[in-house]
Amino acid sequence: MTYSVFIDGQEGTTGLRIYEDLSKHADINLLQIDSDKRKHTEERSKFLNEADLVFLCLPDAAATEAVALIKNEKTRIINASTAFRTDPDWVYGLPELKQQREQIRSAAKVSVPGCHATGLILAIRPLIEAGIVQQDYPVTCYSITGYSGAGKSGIAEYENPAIFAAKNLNAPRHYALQLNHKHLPEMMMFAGLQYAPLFTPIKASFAQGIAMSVPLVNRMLPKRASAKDVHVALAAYYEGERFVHVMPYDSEAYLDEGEFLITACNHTNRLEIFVFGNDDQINIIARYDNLGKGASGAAIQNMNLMLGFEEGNSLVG
Ligand SMILES: NC(=O)C1=CN([C@@H]2O[C@H](COP(=O)(O)OP(=O)(O)OC[C@H]3O[C@@H](n4cnc5c(N)ncnc54)[C@H](OP(=O)(O)O)[C@@H]3O)[C@@H](O)[C@H]2O)C=CC1
Ligand SMILES: CC(=O)N[C@@H](CCC(=O)OP(=O)(O)O)C(=O)O
Repeated sequence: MTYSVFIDGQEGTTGLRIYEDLSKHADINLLQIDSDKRKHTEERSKFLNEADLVFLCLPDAAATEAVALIKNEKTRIINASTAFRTDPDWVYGLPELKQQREQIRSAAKVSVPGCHATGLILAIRPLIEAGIVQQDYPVTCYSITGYSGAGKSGIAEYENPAIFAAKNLNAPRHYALQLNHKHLPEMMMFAGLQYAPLFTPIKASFAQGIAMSVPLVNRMLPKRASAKDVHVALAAYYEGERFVHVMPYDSEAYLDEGEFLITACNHTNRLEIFVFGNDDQINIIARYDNLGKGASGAAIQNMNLMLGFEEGNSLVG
């Protein structure tokens, strides 16, 4: 069976990667909008309603508009933007969470998780389900991310030598310091947390790759679980998963001369979870590609589930 697929926002950062992957797919007929008409509402509407499945790789406002333009029951939607991620009419596209995969298979509307939210939720949700972390635990986390997460305009700044020099973009930069990052609502909802995590991302001068660190303190946990207990619980939760891998406990072997290489999962849909620790402290780190499992790879994984294809994709690396 061949499916017609339209990517609204095909010339953007996430859209382009989805396009590259799907153009090799024998069972996908990619519908092509003329580049100069890609923002024409009427033209987009035609493609949005013709397709069996659409990817919305757009800013929130344009994604909301696209959803409103779809007037038929046939077109299924995968939305990469932040809009609708916590909307109860939409399915959250993180198949590795229990029960989520089945919901995605039959969903009409799926939201692709935010890149930072993906790492935090995958690190914490299994621990809450296992009673290792309490729902009101004061979670703090930070991620170090490549600049491509900021989309075309952000990339253009980092890749323009004059702007790069003028803005000192060689130095990493904290952002969302008002503690209001747009992923907090989905982090709370899908990790199962009562309070928003204290989250400050850091953007650095490499293109892609992300590492989300989530520290926990053993004496603050209800059962005083150790780092090893945390590792066992995470490994059990993700056993058999194709893309989420819990790496051996406290393994020096995965470090690069004792240091952590954020970009090691780039150009794949792979997400690796590490647990480091001592008697009192636990550090969970999720490492992945913000454009892979953090965006385009995750979007294609969801499409594969929705259309009944094999779950993997060429971003598997
Ligand atoms: N980059 C990332 O790591 C991630 C991004 N996302 C989310 O995915 C969405 C897309 O992000 P990203 O690809 O980075 O963004 P980009 O800015 O790189 O791309 C957005 C694309 O949408 C196009 N566009 C803007 N407005 C309209 C409109 N009204 N009609 C049609 N096309 C329009 C832009 O056109 P033009 O080419 O003219 O600029 C551009 O090609 C965003 O909501 C983002 O938050 C999600 C996860 C990760
Ligand atoms: C470096 C950078 O700016 N990253 C973006 C996240 C990209 C992403 O995944 O967010 P959405 O899917 O919600 O757009 C940010 O932190 O806002």
